[in-house]
Amino acid sequence: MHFAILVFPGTNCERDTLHVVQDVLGETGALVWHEAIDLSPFDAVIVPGGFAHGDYLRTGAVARFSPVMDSVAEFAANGKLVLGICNGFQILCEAGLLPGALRRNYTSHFICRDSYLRVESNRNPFLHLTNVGDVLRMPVRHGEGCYTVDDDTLADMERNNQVVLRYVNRRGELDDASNPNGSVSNIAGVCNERGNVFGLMPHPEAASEAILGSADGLRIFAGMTRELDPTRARTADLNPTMVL
Ligand SMILES: NC(=O)CC[C@H](N)C(=O)O
Repeated sequence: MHFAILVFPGTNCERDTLHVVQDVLGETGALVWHEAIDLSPFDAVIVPGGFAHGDYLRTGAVARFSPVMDSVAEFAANGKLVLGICNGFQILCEAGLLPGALRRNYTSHFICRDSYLRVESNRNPFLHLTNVGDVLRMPVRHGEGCYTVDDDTLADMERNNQVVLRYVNRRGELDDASNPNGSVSNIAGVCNERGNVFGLMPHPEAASEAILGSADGLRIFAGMTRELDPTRARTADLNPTMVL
């Protein structure tokens, strides 16, 4: 399975993401500059984290106009898998491929810490290797991670299983102290109606190996691989030193 990992001026998580795809998951990937328009060689697209265009105006507000984003929209419209991580999530929201928007954290400070995420829906190609209620640990590091969406859209999203991950405490309980950025309804990750586009603020690529303290993020990447090829990437078959 061949992953495109997009690179905008200011992206900084592309190599970590490529490492997980190639060295941990055993798939292939390529870094794709934002001026590219041909995504036909790829099975899936990852929009990684970083500071595209220096976060000027608003995170992702400039990146959404990059030539590659028309191709990403077409890729998604064809039902192919698109994952947005942190800045990638922001870009996908700005591009209208995911509902809602990311605003400045409620404290106005940049935050960098571990977060606990509860799986709210596994009825999508990204979380189908998890169970509803599972608690995953991954770091957050962002300044504009406060997810916001209007009430009517949120109600539609809830009905349609589009609220995928919520910030919780380590016991899996919802509380305000576990919501690092003030997101509406503790939302950490959402998918589109069809389920083939998924964005989250925490960084699964930074939690995909035991040496990093958590391999929970790998379940998302392995989920994508398994979706496209059921014979691939059984988490149990992955290098045991990589998985907690
Ligand atoms: N780690 C990231 O992708 C950060 C995203 C964005 N630059 C922010 O601060 O919100």
